[in-house]
Amino acid sequence: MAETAQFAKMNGLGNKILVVDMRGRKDKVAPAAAIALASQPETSFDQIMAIYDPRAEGTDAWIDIINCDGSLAQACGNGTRCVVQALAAETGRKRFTFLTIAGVLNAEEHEDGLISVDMGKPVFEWNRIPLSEEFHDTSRIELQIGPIDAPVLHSPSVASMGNPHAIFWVDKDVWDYDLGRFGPLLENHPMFPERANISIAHVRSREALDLRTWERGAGLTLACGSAACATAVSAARTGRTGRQVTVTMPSGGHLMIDWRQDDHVVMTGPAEWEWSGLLDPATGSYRRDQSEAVAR
Ligand SMILES: N[C@@H](CCC[C@H](N)C(=O)O)C(=O)O
Repeated sequence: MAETAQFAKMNGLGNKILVVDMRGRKDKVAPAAAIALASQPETSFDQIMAIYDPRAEGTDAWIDIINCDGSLAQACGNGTRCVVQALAAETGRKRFTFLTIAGVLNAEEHEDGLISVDMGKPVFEWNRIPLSEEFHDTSRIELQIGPIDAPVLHSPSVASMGNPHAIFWVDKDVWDYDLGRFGPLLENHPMFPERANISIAHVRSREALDLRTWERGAGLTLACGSAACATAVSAARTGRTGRQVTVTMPSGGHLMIDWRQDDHVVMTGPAEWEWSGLLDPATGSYRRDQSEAVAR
């Protein structure tokens, strides 16, 4: 194996994450390595969070977010919590500032182990999400799927949390919809020139909603943090909920989302370490640590 990088298999509410430590190195995690890791049951992931040396003063690290299809993403809420947990375990520190292609992320691990990430301000302008058609009101755009006179899903809210999201509001249980079938069609719909993460949301109360997401570049996942943020702000914006909501994920886990008065969206939830190992970032070949307690 060529010079190896430490990595940890983690999850954020079931969202499968590989945190790869690329600090102190000049090379990058190659798309081919990501695809090789994604194709093996033990290392299959939704996102890789590749941590590099900081590129700006006042930040702790640069993070690249890589979907399991090899594409780069601008945001990953669940993965960011996993990075915080890994770095907090390594350093004993509680607060971190990261830079990604979408900008700065501030995050904090609390005494109870839950982790909050300031996911920044949501974007609602059609051309910044981006959409391919002009919409003055992005809280409800014209888009539907299914028979023209009886659409299965229609009129989503759209928003960007750095990455593009469309949220379809449904009255029934979110599990009543074949998201595995409609997700890829909507992800690649001409309305979304950079593709989009597609969610189905059911509002249970002013403070609670259920969410399922078909993730751009990753497919059906057990949780999506940025989708929870985009859905929470869209729910509040359309008067469905208040600005603080608990979002229940397909895994059954919960995220607390607070759309603060300063317009920043703060997501709070857990992160879980599973096991660690060493990998070759060029090819994706890897081996698990024998002593996981030491690796932790
Ligand atoms: N799982 C993530 C979202 C990851 C990125 C997404 N698939 C995209 O391409 O935008 C999360 O927790 O936010």
